[in-house]
Amino acid sequence: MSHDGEDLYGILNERNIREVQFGTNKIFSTWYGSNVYFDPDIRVLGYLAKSGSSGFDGSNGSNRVNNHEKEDTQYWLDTLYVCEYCFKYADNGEDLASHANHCKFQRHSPGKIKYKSPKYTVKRVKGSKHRLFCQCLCLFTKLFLDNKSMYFKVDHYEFYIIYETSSTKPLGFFSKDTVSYYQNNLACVLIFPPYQRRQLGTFLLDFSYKVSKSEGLISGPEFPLSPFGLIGYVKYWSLKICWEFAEGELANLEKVTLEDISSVTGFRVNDIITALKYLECLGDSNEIYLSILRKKLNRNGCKALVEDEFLLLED
Ligand SMILES: CC(=O)SCCNC(=O)CCNC(=O)[C@H](O)C(C)(C)COP(=O)(O)OP(=O)(O)OC[C@H]1O[C@@H](n2cnc3c(N)ncnc32)[C@H](O)[C@@H]1OP(=O)(O)O
Repeated sequence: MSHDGEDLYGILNERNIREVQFGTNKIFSTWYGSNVYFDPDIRVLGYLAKSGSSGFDGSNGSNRVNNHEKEDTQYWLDTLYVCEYCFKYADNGEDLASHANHCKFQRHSPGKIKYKSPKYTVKRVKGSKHRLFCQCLCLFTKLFLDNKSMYFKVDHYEFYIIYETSSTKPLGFFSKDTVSYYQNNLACVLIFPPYQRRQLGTFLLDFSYKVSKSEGLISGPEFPLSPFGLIGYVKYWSLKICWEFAEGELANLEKVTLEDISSVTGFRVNDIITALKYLECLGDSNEIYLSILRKKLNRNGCKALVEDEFLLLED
């Protein structure tokens, strides 16, 4: 790929930021490299800040790794400091601390409430309305996802951000391309590392289908999926299909086709086939093993799902 291409997509083969300090007390490793945070020639943070957009003013480069002195490291920066409310960033803790004192999103998170239960709130943020917030969120996402790269052209994307109700700290999000040719209901999903493995990803996948079903669409994610994305989806599709067969609209039917499952769940037929194969409930000629399927429901898993009474999907 050309140098220009690398600049645009941020793709690097190696991690170039060692760790992230997210807010005041959450420190974790990056998963992938990205050069979009940097001026590509001198590898100094603030490439975007120069174009008037994202970093805090006055980043002083204090913890930049000097590769001339440290030939043995691939890191361009030791620690990236990221605001856990607005995703602006700096290369030193003092700038993050002074920003945190007046970050407007700490007091009031952006967007419109689309779900509010006693436990979780989901807000929809339009890229066209909160461009800087969404661009910074996309930059941050690139550190944990290597197969999707979209940073600056956020205007036709919506971002659904999950919070604990009564908190303004985002826990994760999914994005949605509003002009998707294939009418995908999700472009990219990320649960921030400190909050992973709490079923929040499963919750957001379910939420993405609630949105597309409310629009009358059979839909699904944009491919390719990451390895965690794939296992998350296969488990989620399986859970929902099993629920429909055990307790939902398909519970008492004697003959069910893949299209029936699709119209009840809002899932694409190919995704249903993937799930039924994972569940070992699909024969060679697409025969569905109904009685086995009806016994496979993991009731505990259902606790991760969206509760319809708290949806606020009307615009
Ligand atoms: C279209 C796309 O965007 S594809 C890209 C998907 N996003 C990414 O890869 C970004 C980085 N990854 C993440 O943000 C998260 O891992 C997500 C969003 C994929 C999943 O979010 P989480 O809230 O952690 O997932 P959740 O707790 O709902 O777990 C769902 C299942 O995924 C699997 N899983 C999730 N994380 C892991 C892990 N670290 N190791 C092994 N299995 C995992 C498990 O099977 C899990 O079910 P279980 O807990 O019952 O065993």
